[in-house]
Amino acid sequence: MIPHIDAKALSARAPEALSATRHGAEEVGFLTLHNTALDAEQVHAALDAYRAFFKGDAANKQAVNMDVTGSNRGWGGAGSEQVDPQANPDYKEVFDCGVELPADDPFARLPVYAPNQWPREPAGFQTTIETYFAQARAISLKLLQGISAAIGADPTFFADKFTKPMALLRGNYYPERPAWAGDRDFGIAAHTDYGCLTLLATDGQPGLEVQLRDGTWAPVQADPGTFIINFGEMLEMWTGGQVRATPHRVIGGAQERLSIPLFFNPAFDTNVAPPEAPPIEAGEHLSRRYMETYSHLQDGS
Ligand SMILES: O=C(O)CCC(=O)C(=O)O
Ligand SMILES: [Fe+2]
Repeated sequence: MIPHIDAKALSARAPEALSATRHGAEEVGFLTLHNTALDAEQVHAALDAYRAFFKGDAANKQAVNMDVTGSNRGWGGAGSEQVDPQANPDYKEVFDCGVELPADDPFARLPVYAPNQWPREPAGFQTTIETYFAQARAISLKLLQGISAAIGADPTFFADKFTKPMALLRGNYYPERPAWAGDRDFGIAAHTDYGCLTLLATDGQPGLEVQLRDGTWAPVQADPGTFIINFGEMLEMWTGGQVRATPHRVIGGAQERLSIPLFFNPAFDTNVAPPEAPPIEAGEHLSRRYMETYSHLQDGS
């Protein structure tokens, strides 16, 4: 049901990989991907670093709390994000980092390129996460080019749109579902991602559910080394609806769970409007969605 893609076969434009990718992008809005440049060991290293941070000292997390900044870099505690206005704020914790630009870049002061906040502990956290982030961005760009080829678009189209990507790497920590949690409480409530493509690694624990076209929810699970791919609102707009942004959620259960999404988004000034439509700036869309969902960026909060 959710197509499983061999990344190297897609890069080689193998016909089966192209048709499975097309089905995943146009019909399901989800894929799984293996045989990438990031192996299981590298994913485990990133998971271990995030786990040590989330389960470590509270003051170490508090020192990089994003809620005293005007951006989304650093730690967000439980309740720091509400992705579905019909649900309560999510009970997950997050750690976000992004792409920084040189100080003299005209976009450098925009909040979507804000400086990262790195914690003091665990040792080596910044290096481990930055290494993973760089590789995950390279995989995502290659994949996006493969998707263009799969859906019959120009595979070179994306190349120059991602030189200053508003990419965001997140560690999600879902503790055991709290005893007080009710119908409106989720690890992460139902949402579509805001950007182009999400490259998601998980610790292998189930929990993610994808909404199928008939409205039912289907579980998706992937062990470290296999990635779950989904598409966001920008790519749906950009392709005039050809690629689907599919809702997904995590209710959570008795086991704690970690996941690492890379939200891969183009440069701030990229026009992501559908063909023939008035321009929509990628950065405007992303900033609006951040302001709608991060508690500390909401008006009046
Ligand atoms: O943890 C997961 O499996 C999904 C996380 C997610 O959807 C998100 O962070 O946008
Ligand atoms: Fe998501």
